[in-house]
Amino acid sequence: MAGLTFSSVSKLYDGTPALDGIDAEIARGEFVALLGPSGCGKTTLLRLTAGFESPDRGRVTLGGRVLADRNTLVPPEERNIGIVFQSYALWPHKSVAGNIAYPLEVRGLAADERKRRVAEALELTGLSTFADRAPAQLSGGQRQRVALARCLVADPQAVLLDEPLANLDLALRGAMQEAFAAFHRRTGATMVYVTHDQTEALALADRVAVMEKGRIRQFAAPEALYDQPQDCFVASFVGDGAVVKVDRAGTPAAGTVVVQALGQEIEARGHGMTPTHICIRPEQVRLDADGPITARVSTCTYQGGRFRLSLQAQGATLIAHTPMRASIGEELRLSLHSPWAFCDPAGLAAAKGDEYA
Ligand SMILES: Nc1ncnc2c1ncn2[C@@H]1O[C@H](COP(=O)(O)OP(=O)(O)OP(=O)(O)O)[C@@H](O)[C@H]1O
Repeated sequence: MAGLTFSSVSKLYDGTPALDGIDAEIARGEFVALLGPSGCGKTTLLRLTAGFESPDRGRVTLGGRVLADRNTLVPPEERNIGIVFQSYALWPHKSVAGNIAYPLEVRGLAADERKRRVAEALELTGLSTFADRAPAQLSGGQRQRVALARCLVADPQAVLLDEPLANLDLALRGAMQEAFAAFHRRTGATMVYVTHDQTEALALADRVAVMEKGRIRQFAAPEALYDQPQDCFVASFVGDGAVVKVDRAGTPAAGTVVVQALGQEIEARGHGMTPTHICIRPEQVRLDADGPITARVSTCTYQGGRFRLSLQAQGATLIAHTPMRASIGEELRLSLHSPWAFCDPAGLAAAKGDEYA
Protein backbone atom coordinates (compact mmCIF):
# COMPACT_ATOMS: atom_id res chain seq x y z
CA MET A 1 0.00 0.00 0.00
CA ALA A 2 1.32 3.43 -0.89
CA GLY A 3 2.69 5.08 2.20
CA LEU A 4 5.55 7.47 2.68
CA THR A 5 8.57 7.09 0.42
CA PHE A 6 11.97 8.75 0.27
CA SER A 7 13.99 8.32 -2.91
CA SER A 8 17.64 9.46 -2.88
CA VAL A 9 16.78 12.36 -0.57
CA SER A 10 19.66 14.66 0.36
CA LYS A 11 19.74 17.89 2.31
CA LEU A 12 22.79 20.11 2.65
CA TYR A 13 23.44 22.87 5.18
CA ASP A 14 26.35 25.10 4.19
CA GLY A 15 27.61 22.40 1.85
CA THR A 16 27.55 19.70 4.56
CA PRO A 17 25.00 16.90 4.13
CA ALA A 18 22.51 16.61 6.98
CA LEU A 19 20.82 13.90 4.89
CA ASP A 20 22.84 11.94 2.39
CA GLY A 21 20.86 9.81 -0.06
CA ILE A 22 17.95 8.55 2.05
CA ASP A 23 16.02 5.70 0.43
CA ALA A 24 13.14 4.31 2.48
CA GLU A 25 9.59 3.09 2.10
CA ILE A 26 7.17 3.29 4.99
CA ALA A 27 4.00 1.31 4.39
CA ARG A 28 0.59 2.79 5.05
CA GLY A 29 -0.32 2.14 8.70
CA GLU A 30 3.23 1.32 9.68
CA PHE A 31 4.80 2.67 12.90
CA VAL A 32 8.40 3.57 12.17
CA ALA A 33 11.01 5.03 14.51
CA LEU A 34 14.01 7.08 13.40
CA LEU A 35 16.80 6.32 15.83
CA GLY A 36 20.34 7.62 15.94
CA PRO A 37 22.85 9.75 17.79
CA SER A 38 22.52 13.51 18.07
CA GLY A 39 23.06 15.26 14.74
CA CYS A 40 22.46 12.17 12.55
CA GLY A 41 19.62 13.85 10.64
CA LYS A 42 16.44 12.53 12.30
CA THR A 43 14.81 15.91 12.79
CA THR A 44 15.86 17.08 9.35
CA LEU A 45 14.15 14.06 7.78
CA LEU A 46 11.00 14.77 9.80
CA ARG A 47 11.01 18.50 8.95
CA LEU A 48 11.48 17.67 5.31
CA THR A 49 8.51 15.31 5.43
CA ALA A 50 6.39 17.96 7.14
CA GLY A 51 7.40 20.54 4.53
CA PHE A 52 9.37 22.88 6.81
CA GLU A 53 12.49 22.14 4.75
CA SER A 54 12.99 21.25 1.10
CA PRO A 55 15.34 18.54 -0.15
CA ASP A 56 18.33 19.50 -2.30
CA ARG A 57 18.02 16.20 -4.14
CA GLY A 58 15.55 13.35 -4.34
CA ARG A 59 11.83 12.90 -3.92
CA VAL A 60 9.36 12.52 -1.04
CA THR A 61 5.93 11.03 -1.75
CA LEU A 62 2.91 10.30 0.41
CA GLY A 63 0.17 7.97 -0.78
CA GLY A 64 1.62 8.16 -4.29
CA ARG A 65 1.51 11.97 -4.37
CA VAL A 66 4.78 13.86 -4.78
CA LEU A 67 5.32 16.19 -1.81
CA ALA A 68 8.77 17.38 -2.76
CA ASP A 69 11.22 16.93 -5.60
CA ARG A 70 13.10 19.11 -8.07
CA ASN A 71 9.88 20.53 -9.53
CA THR A 72 7.41 20.29 -6.67
CA LEU A 73 7.20 21.61 -3.13
CA VAL A 74 3.82 21.13 -1.47
CA PRO A 75 3.45 23.60 1.45
CA PRO A 76 3.07 22.07 4.95
CA GLU A 77 -0.63 22.94 5.31
CA GLU A 78 -1.46 21.08 2.09
CA ARG A 79 0.35 17.87 2.99
CA ASN A 80 -2.27 16.34 5.27
CA ILE A 81 0.38 15.40 7.80
CA GLY A 82 -0.03 15.78 11.56
CA ILE A 83 2.85 16.68 13.82
CA VAL A 84 3.31 16.18 17.55
CA PHE A 85 6.19 18.14 19.07
CA GLN A 86 8.04 17.66 22.31
CA SER A 87 6.73 21.03 23.51
CA TYR A 88 2.97 20.18 23.04
CA ALA A 89 2.32 23.64 21.49
CA LEU A 90 -1.22 23.96 22.93
CA TRP A 91 -3.27 27.14 23.10
CA PRO A 92 -3.26 28.08 26.81
CA HIS A 93 -6.55 30.03 26.69
CA LYS A 94 -8.51 27.24 24.96
CA SER A 95 -9.96 24.20 26.71
CA VAL A 96 -8.83 20.69 25.83
CA ALA A 97 -11.83 20.32 23.49
CA GLY A 98 -11.13 23.79 22.06
CA ASN A 99 -7.54 22.90 21.30
CA ILE A 100 -8.58 19.69 19.61
CA ALA A 101 -11.29 21.43 17.60
CA TYR A 102 -8.94 24.15 16.36
CA PRO A 103 -7.69 22.47 13.13
CA LEU A 104 -11.31 21.72 12.20
CA GLU A 105 -12.33 25.36 12.76
CA VAL A 106 -9.50 26.46 10.49
CA ARG A 107 -10.83 24.10 7.84
CA GLY A 108 -14.32 25.55 8.29
CA LEU A 109 -16.02 22.28 9.26
CA ALA A 110 -19.66 22.51 10.39
CA ALA A 111 -20.21 22.63 14.17
CA ASP A 112 -21.98 19.23 14.33
CA GLU A 113 -19.22 17.44 12.45
CA ARG A 114 -16.60 19.24 14.55
CA LYS A 115 -18.26 18.10 17.75
CA ARG A 116 -18.48 14.50 16.58
CA ARG A 117 -14.83 14.35 15.55
CA VAL A 118 -13.58 16.04 18.72
CA ALA A 119 -15.56 13.57 20.86
CA GLU A 120 -14.04 10.70 18.87
CA ALA A 121 -10.48 12.04 19.29
CA LEU A 122 -11.06 12.62 23.02
CA GLU A 123 -12.22 9.04 23.36
CA LEU A 124 -9.31 7.60 21.37
CA THR A 125 -6.79 9.37 23.56
CA GLY A 126 -8.62 8.68 26.84
CA LEU A 127 -9.33 12.37 27.47
CA SER A 128 -13.14 12.46 27.45
CA THR A 129 -13.35 13.49 31.11
CA PHE A 130 -10.86 16.36 30.60
CA ALA A 131 -12.66 18.06 27.70
CA ASP A 132 -13.39 21.30 29.58
CA ARG A 133 -10.10 21.71 31.38
CA ALA A 134 -7.41 24.21 30.42
CA PRO A 135 -3.99 22.82 29.41
CA ALA A 136 -2.49 24.32 32.60
CA GLN A 137 -4.72 21.99 34.63
CA LEU A 138 -3.25 18.87 33.00
CA SER A 139 -0.17 16.74 33.61
CA GLY A 140 2.59 16.55 30.98
CA GLY A 141 1.36 13.19 29.74
CA GLN A 142 -2.23 14.45 29.44
CA ARG A 143 -1.03 17.53 27.52
CA GLN A 144 0.86 15.32 25.14
CA ARG A 145 -2.31 13.29 24.59
CA VAL A 146 -4.17 16.52 23.77
CA ALA A 147 -1.49 17.31 21.19
CA LEU A 148 -1.93 13.82 19.76
CA ALA A 149 -5.73 14.16 19.68
CA ARG A 150 -5.48 17.57 17.97
CA CYS A 151 -3.25 16.09 15.33
CA LEU A 152 -5.55 13.12 14.77
CA VAL A 153 -8.77 14.99 14.54
CA ALA A 154 -7.71 16.33 11.17
CA ASP A 155 -7.51 12.73 9.92
CA PRO A 156 -3.96 13.03 8.61
CA GLN A 157 -2.43 10.59 6.16
CA ALA A 158 0.65 10.40 8.37
CA VAL A 159 1.59 11.50 11.89
CA LEU A 160 5.10 12.71 12.66
CA LEU A 161 6.21 12.66 16.28
CA ASP A 162 9.35 14.57 17.26
CA GLU A 163 10.64 13.18 20.57
CA PRO A 164 7.13 13.52 22.03
CA LEU A 165 8.06 12.01 25.39
CA ALA A 166 11.36 13.77 25.98
CA ASN A 167 9.86 16.16 28.56
CA LEU A 168 8.19 13.48 30.65
CA ASP A 169 9.59 11.57 33.60
CA LEU A 170 10.49 7.92 33.28
CA ALA A 171 7.30 6.44 34.76
CA LEU A 172 5.07 8.61 32.62
CA ARG A 173 7.10 7.80 29.51
CA GLY A 174 6.32 4.12 30.04
CA ALA A 175 2.60 4.83 30.37
CA MET A 176 2.64 7.12 27.33
CA GLN A 177 4.47 4.53 25.25
CA GLU A 178 1.57 2.20 25.94
CA ALA A 179 -0.87 4.97 25.06
CA PHE A 180 0.90 5.57 21.71
CA ALA A 181 0.98 1.85 20.91
CA ALA A 182 -2.74 1.48 21.75
CA PHE A 183 -3.52 4.57 19.76
CA HIS A 184 -1.66 3.21 16.76
CA ARG A 185 -3.50 -0.12 16.98
CA ARG A 186 -6.86 1.62 17.11
CA THR A 187 -6.32 4.15 14.35
CA GLY A 188 -3.96 2.32 12.00
CA ALA A 189 -2.28 5.68 11.28
CA THR A 190 1.10 5.81 9.54
CA MET A 191 3.45 7.08 12.22
CA VAL A 192 7.04 8.27 12.09
CA TYR A 193 8.55 8.70 15.51
CA VAL A 194 11.88 10.44 16.13
CA THR A 195 13.79 9.50 19.23
CA HIS A 196 17.29 8.96 20.48
CA ASP A 197 15.95 6.65 23.18
CA GLN A 198 16.44 3.18 21.79
CA THR A 199 14.28 1.48 24.42
CA GLU A 200 11.40 3.62 23.21
CA ALA A 201 12.14 2.95 19.53
CA LEU A 202 12.48 -0.81 19.98
CA ALA A 203 9.39 -1.02 22.18
CA LEU A 204 7.08 0.97 19.95
CA ALA A 205 7.98 0.64 16.31
CA ASP A 206 7.17 -2.02 13.73
CA ARG A 207 10.48 -1.09 12.11
CA VAL A 208 13.34 1.16 13.16
CA ALA A 209 15.58 3.14 10.82
CA VAL A 210 18.98 3.44 12.48
CA MET A 211 20.65 6.59 11.20
CA GLU A 212 24.21 7.84 11.29
CA LYS A 213 25.69 10.91 9.59
CA GLY A 214 22.68 11.54 7.37
CA ARG A 215 22.34 7.94 6.21
CA ILE A 216 20.16 5.00 7.12
CA ARG A 217 22.47 2.21 8.23
CA GLN A 218 19.75 -0.40 8.71
CA PHE A 219 15.97 -0.29 8.49
CA ALA A 220 14.45 -3.37 10.07
CA ALA A 221 12.23 -4.81 12.80
CA PRO A 222 13.57 -4.23 16.34
CA GLU A 223 14.41 -7.91 16.83
CA ALA A 224 16.32 -8.04 13.53
CA LEU A 225 18.40 -4.99 14.52
CA TYR A 226 19.25 -6.67 17.80
CA ASP A 227 19.80 -10.25 16.55
CA GLN A 228 21.18 -9.58 13.09
CA PRO A 229 22.84 -6.17 12.90
CA GLN A 230 24.21 -5.42 9.49
CA ASP A 231 27.31 -3.45 10.44
CA CYS A 232 29.50 -2.37 13.35
CA PHE A 233 27.60 0.85 13.91
CA VAL A 234 24.21 -0.83 14.31
CA ALA A 235 25.68 -3.70 16.34
CA SER A 236 27.20 -1.26 18.78
CA PHE A 237 24.44 1.38 18.82
CA VAL A 238 21.49 -0.95 19.33
CA GLY A 239 21.42 -3.06 22.48
CA ASP A 240 24.11 -4.11 24.89
CA GLY A 241 27.08 -6.33 24.07
CA ALA A 242 30.37 -6.34 22.25
CA VAL A 243 31.62 -6.18 18.67
CA VAL A 244 34.69 -8.34 18.14
CA LYS A 245 36.89 -8.53 15.07
CA VAL A 246 37.11 -11.90 13.36
CA ASP A 247 40.68 -13.10 12.79
CA ARG A 248 39.76 -15.86 10.31
CA ALA A 249 36.50 -17.22 8.99
CA GLY A 250 35.53 -20.60 7.54
CA THR A 251 33.13 -21.02 4.63
CA PRO A 252 29.60 -19.96 5.58
CA ALA A 253 27.03 -22.75 5.25
CA ALA A 254 23.30 -22.94 6.01
CA GLY A 255 23.13 -19.89 8.22
CA THR A 256 26.22 -20.71 10.28
CA VAL A 257 29.92 -19.98 10.02
CA VAL A 258 32.90 -20.99 12.13
CA VAL A 259 35.12 -18.03 12.98
CA GLN A 260 38.39 -17.60 14.78
CA ALA A 261 38.06 -14.81 17.35
CA LEU A 262 39.19 -14.24 20.94
CA GLY A 263 41.73 -17.01 20.34
CA GLN A 264 38.92 -19.57 19.88
CA GLU A 265 36.96 -21.30 17.18
CA ILE A 266 33.43 -20.03 17.59
CA GLU A 267 30.31 -21.22 15.80
CA ALA A 268 28.34 -18.16 14.83
CA ARG A 269 25.11 -17.41 13.00
CA GLY A 270 25.58 -15.60 9.71
CA HIS A 271 23.92 -14.63 6.46
CA GLY A 272 26.23 -16.28 3.97
CA MET A 273 28.94 -13.65 3.54
CA THR A 274 32.43 -14.13 4.88
CA PRO A 275 32.26 -12.19 8.15
CA THR A 276 34.65 -9.57 9.46
CA HIS A 277 33.08 -9.15 12.92
CA ILE A 278 30.87 -10.89 15.46
CA CYS A 279 28.31 -9.20 17.68
CA ILE A 280 28.09 -10.91 21.08
CA ARG A 281 24.99 -10.11 23.14
CA PRO A 282 25.02 -10.73 26.91
CA GLU A 283 22.64 -13.68 26.63
CA GLN A 284 25.13 -15.37 24.27
CA VAL A 285 27.84 -15.33 26.95
CA ARG A 286 27.56 -18.16 29.43
CA LEU A 287 29.59 -18.51 32.61
CA ASP A 288 30.71 -22.08 32.34
CA ALA A 289 33.41 -23.76 34.49
CA ASP A 290 34.39 -25.86 31.45
CA GLY A 291 34.19 -22.96 29.00
CA PRO A 292 37.16 -22.38 26.70
CA ILE A 293 37.52 -18.63 27.36
CA THR A 294 39.11 -17.18 30.48
CA ALA A 295 37.94 -13.68 31.41
CA ARG A 296 38.53 -11.26 34.26
CA VAL A 297 35.67 -9.29 35.82
CA SER A 298 36.21 -5.54 35.45
CA THR A 299 32.78 -4.23 36.55
CA CYS A 300 29.75 -5.72 38.25
CA THR A 301 26.54 -3.68 38.47
CA TYR A 302 23.20 -4.73 39.88
CA GLN A 303 20.35 -4.32 37.40
CA GLY A 304 17.40 -5.59 39.41
CA GLY A 305 17.17 -9.37 39.48
CA ARG A 306 20.58 -9.81 37.85
CA PHE A 307 24.12 -8.48 37.68
CA ARG A 308 25.74 -7.06 34.56
CA LEU A 309 29.39 -8.06 34.28
CA SER A 310 32.05 -6.52 32.05
CA LEU A 311 34.58 -9.22 31.33
CA GLN A 312 38.06 -8.73 29.87
CA ALA A 313 39.07 -11.54 27.54
CA GLN A 314 41.84 -11.47 24.94
CA GLY A 315 41.80 -7.67 24.80
CA ALA A 316 38.02 -7.62 24.32
CA THR A 317 35.28 -6.52 26.72
CA LEU A 318 32.36 -8.94 26.81
CA ILE A 319 29.13 -8.36 28.69
CA ALA A 320 27.35 -11.10 30.64
CA HIS A 321 24.33 -11.26 32.93
CA THR A 322 24.45 -13.44 36.04
CA PRO A 323 22.19 -14.05 39.00
CA MET A 324 25.17 -13.91 41.42
CA ARG A 325 27.46 -11.01 42.30
CA ALA A 326 31.06 -11.39 41.10
CA SER A 327 34.18 -9.76 42.52
CA ILE A 328 36.20 -7.26 40.54
CA GLY A 329 39.37 -8.94 39.33
CA GLU A 330 37.86 -12.45 39.69
CA GLU A 331 38.71 -14.87 36.91
CA LEU A 332 35.82 -16.71 35.29
CA ARG A 333 35.51 -19.16 32.43
CA LEU A 334 32.93 -18.72 29.79
CA SER A 335 31.58 -20.06 26.53
CA LEU A 336 29.88 -18.25 23.65
CA HIS A 337 26.62 -19.38 22.09
CA SER A 338 25.64 -18.41 18.57
CA PRO A 339 26.85 -14.83 18.29
CA TRP A 340 25.94 -13.05 15.06
CA ALA A 341 28.63 -12.79 12.37
CA PHE A 342 28.47 -10.01 9.78
CA CYS A 343 30.59 -8.43 7.10
CA ASP A 344 31.63 -4.80 7.53
CA PRO A 345 35.12 -4.27 6.13
CA ALA A 346 34.86 -0.51 6.71
CA GLY A 347 33.63 -0.94 10.29
CA LEU A 348 35.50 -0.20 13.45
CA ALA A 349 38.96 -1.19 12.23
CA ALA A 350 40.10 -1.23 15.81
CA ALA A 351 37.11 -3.23 17.12
CA LYS A 352 38.52 -5.87 19.34
CA GLY A 353 35.67 -6.18 21.72
CA ASP A 354 34.67 -2.60 22.36
CA GLU A 355 32.04 -2.37 25.00
CA TYR A 356 28.76 -0.64 24.35
CA ALA A 357 25.94 -0.07 26.73
N1 LIG B 1 19.03 25.00 10.01
C1 LIG B 1 20.23 24.40 10.03
N2 LIG B 1 21.34 25.06 9.61
C2 LIG B 1 22.54 24.46 9.60
N3 LIG B 1 22.75 23.19 10.00
C3 LIG B 1 21.70 22.49 10.44
C4 LIG B 1 20.38 23.06 10.48
N4 LIG B 1 19.52 22.12 10.96
C5 LIG B 1 20.27 21.02 11.21
N5 LIG B 1 21.58 21.24 10.90
C6 LIG B 1 22.66 20.26 11.00
O1 LIG B 1 22.26 19.07 10.34
C7 LIG B 1 22.67 17.92 11.06
C8 LIG B 1 21.46 17.05 11.38
O2 LIG B 1 20.66 17.74 12.34
P1 LIG B 1 19.32 17.14 12.94
O3 LIG B 1 18.70 18.17 13.80
O4 LIG B 1 18.51 16.59 11.84
O5 LIG B 1 19.87 15.94 13.83
P2 LIG B 1 19.11 15.02 14.88
O6 LIG B 1 19.47 13.62 14.53
O7 LIG B 1 17.66 15.35 14.91
O8 LIG B 1 19.80 15.46 16.24
P3 LIG B 1 19.19 15.57 17.74
O9 LIG B 1 18.96 14.15 18.19
O10 LIG B 1 20.31 16.21 18.50
O11 LIG B 1 17.95 16.39 17.67
C9 LIG B 1 23.42 18.41 12.29
O12 LIG B 1 24.79 18.37 12.02
C10 LIG B 1 22.93 19.82 12.45
O13 LIG B 1 23.90 20.64 13.05
